[in-house]
Amino acid sequence: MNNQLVAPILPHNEPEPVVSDHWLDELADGLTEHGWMSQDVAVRLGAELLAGLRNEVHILDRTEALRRAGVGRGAGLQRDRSVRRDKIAWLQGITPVQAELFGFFESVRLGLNQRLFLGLKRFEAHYATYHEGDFYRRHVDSFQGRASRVVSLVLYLNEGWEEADGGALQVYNRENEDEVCGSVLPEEGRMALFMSEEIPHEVLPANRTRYSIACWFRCDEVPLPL
Ligand SMILES: O=C(O)CCC(=O)C(=O)O
Ligand SMILES: [Fe+2]
Repeated sequence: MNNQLVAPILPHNEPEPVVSDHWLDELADGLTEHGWMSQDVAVRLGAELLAGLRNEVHILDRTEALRRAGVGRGAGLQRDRSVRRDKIAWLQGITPVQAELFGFFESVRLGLNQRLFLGLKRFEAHYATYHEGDFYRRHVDSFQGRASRVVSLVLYLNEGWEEADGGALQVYNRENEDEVCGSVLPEEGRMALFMSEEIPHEVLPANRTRYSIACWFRCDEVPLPL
């Protein structure tokens, strides 16, 4: 056998691992320096997984399995349509695509803990749909001092999203919440990552149905109110 033909194939044709140390370093640096970042992770996650997730949320949407989202939890839960209008369904991690995605979330959790010592104990994730005209006004994902939700990750599932489709995630300056410091279009395979307590953000009204998965890394062992 000719070794020269075999050897070069290995490093170059290997698919990039879904989660590499280098990539986790990038996430940790982004969170440390700016408190937030966005990234395209379509290649990392793979077209098949994204298509599978998109298919699930489309089915949930069609069958009306999604419920109107609220603000707060437990006795404090409010379904105030002037604040948010999305509909959600929690992921259980049971279907093959959800199990694969949970593997990815778990790698991110461990990677961030190793680098930032955040003490992230677990994560929770839901599908969300924003129909035409739906929005989520400026908010933070966790109240200061409660430290239940520590890091937020949103993964988008919309092919061919354009500026005119609206629905951008608008990110505000953590020091001055009236200053916009970034805007993320919810294109398929794009991910936004931010510190839950620190970064005010908003979903602008969508002009077509907008699908996503929102995941929160939490530092409590058991679900407590936000
Ligand atoms: O979908 C997004 O871009 C953000 C959603 C959000 O802010 C939330 O669910 O708390
Ligand atoms: Fe949020």
